[in-house]
Amino acid sequence: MSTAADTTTHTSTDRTGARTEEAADVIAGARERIDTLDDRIIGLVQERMAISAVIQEARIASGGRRVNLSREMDVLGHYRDALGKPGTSLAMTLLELCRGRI
Ligand SMILES: O=C(O)C(=O)C[C@]1(C(=O)O)C=C[C@@H](O)C=C1
Repeated sequence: MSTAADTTTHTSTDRTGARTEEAADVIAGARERIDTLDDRIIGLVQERMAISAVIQEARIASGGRRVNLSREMDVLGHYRDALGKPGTSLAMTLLELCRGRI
C-alpha cells in the first residue's frame, strides 16, 4: 500500500498494467477519454435525477404517489432492449438514484 510518505517512482507501465511503453501510452490516452465520458455520464445522471424530481413532486403535489410502476417497467425494458440483462440492473440503479429505495 502506498502512503503520503511513499517515495517509490511508478512508471507508466506500472500504472496501466501494460508490459510495453507503447501499450502504456495507448491505455493512458484511452483512460483520459473514459474519464471524460464518465464525467459526462455523471452529469447526465444528475440531470435525469433533477427532471425525475420535477415529475415526482408534481405527482405527489397532485395527491398521487412518488412511484409509478408501469412507467418503471417501460424504463427497465428500454435499457434491457438496448443493453441486455445488465441494462436492467443499470436502469434499476438509475431509478433508485432518481426516486430512492422502495
Ligand atoms: O416518469 C415518471 O413518472 C417518474 O416519476 C420518473 C421515474 C424515473 O426516474 O424514470 C421515477 C419514478 C417513477 O416510479 C417512474 C419513473
